[in-house]
Amino acid sequence: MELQRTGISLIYRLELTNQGTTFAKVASLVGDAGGDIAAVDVIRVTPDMVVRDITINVSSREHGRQIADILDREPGIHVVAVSDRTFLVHLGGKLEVAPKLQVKNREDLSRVYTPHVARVCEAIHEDPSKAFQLTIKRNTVAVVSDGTAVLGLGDIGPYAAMPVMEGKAMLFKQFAGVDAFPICLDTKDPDQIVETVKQIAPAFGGINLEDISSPRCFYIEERLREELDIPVFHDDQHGTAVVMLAGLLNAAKLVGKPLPSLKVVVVGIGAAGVACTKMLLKAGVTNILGVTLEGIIHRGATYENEMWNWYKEHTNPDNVTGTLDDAIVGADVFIGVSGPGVLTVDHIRKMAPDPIVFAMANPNPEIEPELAAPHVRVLATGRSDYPNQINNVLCFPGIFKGALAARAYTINEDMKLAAAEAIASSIRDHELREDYIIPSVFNQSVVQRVADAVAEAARKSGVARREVPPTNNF
Ligand SMILES: NC(=O)C1=CN([C@@H]2O[C@H](COP(=O)(O)OP(=O)(O)OC[C@H]3O[C@@H](n4cnc5c(N)ncnc54)[C@H](O)[C@@H]3O)[C@@H](O)[C@H]2O)C=CC1
Ligand SMILES: CC(=O)C(=O)O
Ligand SMILES: [Mg+2]
Repeated sequence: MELQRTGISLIYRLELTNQGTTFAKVASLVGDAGGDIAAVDVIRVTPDMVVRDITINVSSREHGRQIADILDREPGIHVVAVSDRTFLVHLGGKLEVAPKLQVKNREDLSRVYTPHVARVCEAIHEDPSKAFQLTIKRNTVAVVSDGTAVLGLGDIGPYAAMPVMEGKAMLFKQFAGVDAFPICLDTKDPDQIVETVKQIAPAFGGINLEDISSPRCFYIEERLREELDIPVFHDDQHGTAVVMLAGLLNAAKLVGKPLPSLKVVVVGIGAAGVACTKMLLKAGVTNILGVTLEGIIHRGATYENEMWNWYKEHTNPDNVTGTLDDAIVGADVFIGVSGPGVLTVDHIRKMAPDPIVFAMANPNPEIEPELAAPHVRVLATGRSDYPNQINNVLCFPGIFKGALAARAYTINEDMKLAAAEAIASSIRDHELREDYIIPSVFNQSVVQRVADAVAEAARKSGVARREVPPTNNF
């Protein structure tokens, strides 16, 4: 596979004195230092100085600093400031709450607010299910995290988790029209998290749990699923598993190997790894080996992590022991939901012909894509800057859109399988290629296809509280 990657984009504000310091000089210094100039803007011109903003793509923050030093050392150039375009888009947060109608006069005021709002309140008091018709509950999801497993960054806490949760909320709205609100809780106590989510649930039609570390996440989700009558969905488990299965359905088709014939190695048996494994089992894969920091999960061991005791009973049919070095021999598929640097080229060389590698750790995959690409048949990562992005963003907007439309009280296995099949079948057989096994998140038909399939699966499996006519999106 061939790869192209976008780097970090920095804006350098430069003061260039008008004594022979030309833009050509800047361009040549940047080019010699390996930077790639993407845009140039003139900010101000005075008799003895020009202020310009130069946007430069660099390979790392260190590379960006080196370029700043090189420019600043040059007589006639002064680097006033360097700003990271990514930080600029986060300034002041990424969301706002906007009203759906304007209050233009007293009459409007008395309808949206007191006194007339009281009649609406009473109607809901008489029949609480009317909250779905008469409040934001109908179309609003809480994105709830405690900041304990944020991407692959680990336990960075609720404040640092906010940019990711705001991002998820943006994606809900942009891709599915679902309103979502980021809620980062300042507690790690699973029971407190459960109680808090239950207490805020009246405002929401669904709960998307995000980046809560395992095995706590299993308990929290299970209790909330039992105790709430709205869908509770731990995205890192099920969203990831749905998209992984969609990608694998297509990758397996491409290499001509039926799912039940595959040997699959899953590394990182946390939230995502457990859910991916359960989804693979459901899809008919039987030869699955799970690898943790302690090695391959096998029946000879007893684990403190109760989920791993479940895992050992349902995977590893030949009871293989050892490490990834042992597990990977003859594997058809590698699924990484662990961290960077786990997989090497030597590992890939030990895999069966036409290796499929899904290195899904974020922000840095289990192997550098440039290293893996020459040695694999199909490569996917969780990132937006390479082909084949296997990321739960392809799932959670559509799955909640469908569940909310059907007013489903849960998201069950049938709905998840329907979502995976809807994503996979967005790519027709003649379109399948090594670098196109999964549709782009910008493919506008995918979300609606997923939503329709999920609503229909909810209806068929008896968890819908409302009929949804399917949309024709072909
Ligand atoms: N592409 C996607 O859509 C998604 C990717 N992920 C990524 O997957 C990774 C795990 O996420 P979660 O399951 O939510 O976290 P988690 O904290 O629930 O589980 C991670 C597990 O991986 C294990 N691990 C870490 N390094 C390992 C190694 N070298 N070998 C074996 N096991 C190792 C940890 O001990 C832990 O059990 C993160 O990097 C996350 O960004 C998670 C969800 C979605
Ligand atoms: C994509 C995502 O949810 C994660 O990496 O945690
Ligand atoms: Mg996540």
